Amino acid sequence: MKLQGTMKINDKGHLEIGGCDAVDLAKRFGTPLYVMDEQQFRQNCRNYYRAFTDKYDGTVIYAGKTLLTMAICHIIAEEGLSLDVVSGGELYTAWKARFPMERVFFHGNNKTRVELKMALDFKVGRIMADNLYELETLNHLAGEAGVKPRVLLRLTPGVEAHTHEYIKTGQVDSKFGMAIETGQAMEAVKIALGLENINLTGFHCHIGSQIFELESYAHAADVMMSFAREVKAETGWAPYEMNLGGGLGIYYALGDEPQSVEKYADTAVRAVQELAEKYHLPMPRVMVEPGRSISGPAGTTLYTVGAIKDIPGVRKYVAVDGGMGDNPRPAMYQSRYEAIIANRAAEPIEEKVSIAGKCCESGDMLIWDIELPALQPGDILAVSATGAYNYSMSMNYNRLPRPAMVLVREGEADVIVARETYDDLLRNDLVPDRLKKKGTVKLAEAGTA
Ligand SMILES: Cc1ncc(COP(=O)(O)O)c(C=O)c1O
Ligand SMILES: N[C@@H](CCCC[NH3+])C(=O)O
Repeated sequence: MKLQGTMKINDKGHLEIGGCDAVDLAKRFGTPLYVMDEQQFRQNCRNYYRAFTDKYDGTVIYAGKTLLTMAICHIIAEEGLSLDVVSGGELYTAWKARFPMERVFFHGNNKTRVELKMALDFKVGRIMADNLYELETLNHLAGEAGVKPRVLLRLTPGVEAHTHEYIKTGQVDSKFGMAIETGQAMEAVKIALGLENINLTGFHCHIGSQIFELESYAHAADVMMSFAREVKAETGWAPYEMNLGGGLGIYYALGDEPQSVEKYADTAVRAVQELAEKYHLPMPRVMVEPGRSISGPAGTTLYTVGAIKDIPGVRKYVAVDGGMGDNPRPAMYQSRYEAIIANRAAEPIEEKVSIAGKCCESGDMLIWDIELPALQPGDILAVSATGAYNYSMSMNYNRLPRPAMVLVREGEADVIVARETYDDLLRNDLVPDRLKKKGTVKLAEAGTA
């Protein structure tokens, strides 16, 4: 496993993250456990701030869908980044954490009226209108509230990024945004410019996620700026904000070759600069919405090894105490991960095994065919690069409680998400009185069921 951020192997041969021994963390907080490396998370934020804001006066908007908790909101706020939220729940989290609302960007392809009202009440910085229906609804709600929100139009540039089918978003055949190619984007601009309660500031596009080819961003910039030129010619108005979305890829496993944030910034911003000059447009403020490349590499999940099933000549399954409930990505996208035995991190490789989760699904596999020292029940397995789209996509399938999350830094570990209890799972369950009167419960009460 590639050691990321502050990870190292200590004198005991244990994995250490943020100065904390992973074996101690597992003992103290239990497993499965999400471990967030605060220093690495902050460093990733700073790399973006330096590359886009310091160098080009651009705006960096952290994509909260990758990982959003109250503590994470505090860190994002401190690091000077803005925040992309995509639901009332994410918006509420930011608000409760007292995140500066003028730095919040509200996304979503089907924001409800309640969510839009909430965004207006909280005075979020920008709303990204995804479709014409939303634009009209927002205009109406803003009129009622007597406000004029700043709005970017989410457009689909028709750029296909080389990534998994389900995480592509820039192509015309997508549920997100308004297509440039079909003329709907131009129609939306004209409508937005005519709406009394909408303050149109610019355009947004997002071509996909886990992208390694920076050329895709230059291509998207080209399509968006060419569109801006057409808009200027037809309406006389030009965008002064250009949001190119997120998507920068990270290292999960051998073969992944992430690009640096500096190169990403240089490619994207210079492309916009050159095109602005070429098309005689004012230079818009460039915005980006990175998520995975900030939170992803900073997270590690610790599991305890349990049952081991060896099928001679076929495969050895090693089961851990988590799986698709805390990390649905391998089951959903065939995502690959690397792992290390945290309590025997310096030992040589001995065998090839497959790491299984504990859900009642054959597809609940975390890693196929990984080479490790011989695993034993009780070993602590650390899976790296689980900071993005793991906790945020976790679920209670099979009524498995969600793991805790600890933030580690310089030898200190603080719980930032408490482990769910069995009672938490029952929190929203209700049993109507008419069922309570029936046999099963009576039997259970009598201790015979
Ligand atoms: C609109 C939008 N912005 C930002 C992101 C964040 O992308 P990533 O986590 O790949 O940087 C996504 C997710 O793909 C997205 O849909
Ligand atoms: N959830 C996806 C990425 C989706 C991107 C959201 N627009 C993943 O885990 O890779």
